[in-house]
Amino acid sequence: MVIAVDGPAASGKGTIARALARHFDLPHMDTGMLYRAVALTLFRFGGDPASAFEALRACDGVAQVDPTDPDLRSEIVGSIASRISAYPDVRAALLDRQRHFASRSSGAVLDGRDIGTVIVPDARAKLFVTASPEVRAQRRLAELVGRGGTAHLEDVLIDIRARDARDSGRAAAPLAQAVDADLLDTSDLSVDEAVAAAIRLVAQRIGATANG
Ligand SMILES: Nc1ncnc2c1ncn2[C@@H]1O[C@H](COP(=O)(O)OP(=O)(O)OP(=O)(O)O)[C@@H](O)[C@H]1O
Ligand SMILES: Nc1ccn([C@@H]2O[C@H](COP(=O)(O)O)[C@@H](O)[C@H]2O)c(=O)n1
Repeated sequence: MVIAVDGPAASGKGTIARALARHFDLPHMDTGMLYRAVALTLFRFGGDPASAFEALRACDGVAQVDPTDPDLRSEIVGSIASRISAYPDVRAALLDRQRHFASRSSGAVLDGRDIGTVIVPDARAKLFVTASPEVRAQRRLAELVGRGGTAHLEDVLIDIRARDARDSGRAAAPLAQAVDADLLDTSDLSVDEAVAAAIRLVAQRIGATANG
């Protein structure tokens, strides 16, 4: 069974995907980390995010990136990731890794932007997790402050809106709700409420009870 979880930045899709993986005992892949690994590689060799050729070359470095490297979660790397993810060649270079993970006999949970639309269009259950830009900016700010950083809410909101526009507006695999995905707006939900709602929606799709 594959569960696809898509949504915009800081909507809570990763939190939900990890909780679903625990609940249904499935392995989880955060596909944003692949794009972040390309971005970090590019950044470290001084490559130009405006060059599709250099971004494609950076894809060769993904396997060498330590998945626990804190720089992967930095704002600059997230912003470069959102730029280089628009290149069709970069997306193609990362496709097999994601499909291979999704094809595990155990099943899998993947979260990203195009899981339900492109990577696993026949996923058994699909969620499109969203929240208002203002709520997402608040969450991202709290995350940044929690890591010891500083930022202004207005700047974080500008970045969130720019990321939304790039992710939704690109020609290659844009961020979009799959026609057969369930919409989950977490704007007014706590983490526990959002996770419980996600488990209920997936359980309905797969014909199981939400208790397991
Ligand atoms: N329902 C919620 N209520 C309050 N905070 C939440 C909620 N869901 C997630 N968060 C918090 O918001 C932040 C972003 O959540 P998360 O990383 O799950 O989002 P994401 O959509 O996966 O982000 P990204 O696109 O950057 O990978 C985290 O600090 C998380 O703990
Ligand atoms: N399936 C995906 C996942 C991510 N991206 C791009 O990567 C950027 C960083 O992702 P996070 O989820 O870690 O914030 C994101 O802004 C997307 O541009 C993608 O295109 N497809």
